[in-house]
Amino acid sequence: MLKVPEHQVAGHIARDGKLGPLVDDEGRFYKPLQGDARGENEAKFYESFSLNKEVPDHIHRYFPVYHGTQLVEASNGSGKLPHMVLEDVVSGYLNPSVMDVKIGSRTWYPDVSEVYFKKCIKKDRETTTVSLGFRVSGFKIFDHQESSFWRPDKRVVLGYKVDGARLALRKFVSSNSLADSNSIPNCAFASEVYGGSNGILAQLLELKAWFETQTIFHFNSCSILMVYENDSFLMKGGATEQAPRAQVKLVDFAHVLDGNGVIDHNFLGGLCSFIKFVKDILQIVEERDDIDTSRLENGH
Ligand SMILES: O=P(O)(O)O[C@@H]1[C@@H](OP(=O)(O)O)[C@H](OP(=O)(O)O)[C@H](O)[C@H](OP(=O)(O)O)[C@H]1OP(=O)(O)O
Ligand SMILES: Nc1ncnc2c1ncn2[C@@H]1O[C@H](COP(=O)(O)OP(=O)(O)O)[C@@H](O)[C@H]1O
Repeated sequence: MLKVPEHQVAGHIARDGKLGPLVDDEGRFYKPLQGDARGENEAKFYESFSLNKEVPDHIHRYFPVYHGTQLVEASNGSGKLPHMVLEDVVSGYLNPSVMDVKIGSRTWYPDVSEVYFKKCIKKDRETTTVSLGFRVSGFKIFDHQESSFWRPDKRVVLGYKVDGARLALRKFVSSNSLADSNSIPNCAFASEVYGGSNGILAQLLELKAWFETQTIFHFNSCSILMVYENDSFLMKGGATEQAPRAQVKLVDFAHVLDGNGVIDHNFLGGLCSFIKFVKDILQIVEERDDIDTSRLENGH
């Protein structure tokens, strides 16, 4: 039985009779092929990417596994439609905190229609796409105190300026201050989620190293999805070791083009900018922890 994904944070959502993705109980995510060229383009990308031997295995793991296309009953009641069958990136988590960050300082690309170009450039200027080279598209955080998810409104998220994006990245790894806009995020999970040899930063750096040389694809309007489970960081002992780790996946390939031997400087530049934001948070947390440790050592 297919159902509407519980943890989707951006994009087209299957509600109010609209077409959107569905999930099953076996860890698969069914993304409908949009009626125009986008759906076909994305399915073509997955086909060619999954068979591409030039892409190293350690990079393949940053993309959802592709299981082909399948005709399934669409979410909008219009009968059976082709869907891409993908790995459901969040299926291994109980209460995942999820963030979608669209990478690049532009979402349009050469040869798009005037209408599409205008729509993209308007959104790019209104959000942090132009100023930062990325924009937060949506996120949700599991709130321990309330035992429920906190999720900002889409319009609020798309209205973030530089400080808003920075704050969102801090909130994403905090155990306090979710609904309260006045309190300062404590970044309680920053070291575990963003830091460490398997953390988000290490994964982003691995991706960056590939983007510094790859000229096969241009990832226009593509997103980085970050997922982690904060329950596990609060539970000490054995449970932590088995907990699913923080992970980065790339999603949304509706606008991927051939790289034609040219570096994807739009994606690479945005990724570098995003990495700097994550690094800055880790640095602040490290400095704070150092001060706390020296205070303890000095008996304060
Ligand atoms: O419909 P909208 O205005 O919500 O725009 C969608 C975007 O949502 P946004 O408002 O930027 O968060 C949406 O962005 P996110 O996935 O939410 O980051 C996509 O850009 C989507 O286009 P496509 O499926 O990638 O071709 C966009 O869909 P189209 O309008 O291009 O169909
Ligand atoms: N493979 C996946 N597994 C789990 N969630 C996914 C997957 N792909 C996309 N999502 C969720 O759906 C949202 C929108 O995906 P996206 O591919 O950008 O759709 P759209 O083309 O409608 O913008 C993402 O922000 C994420 O929350």
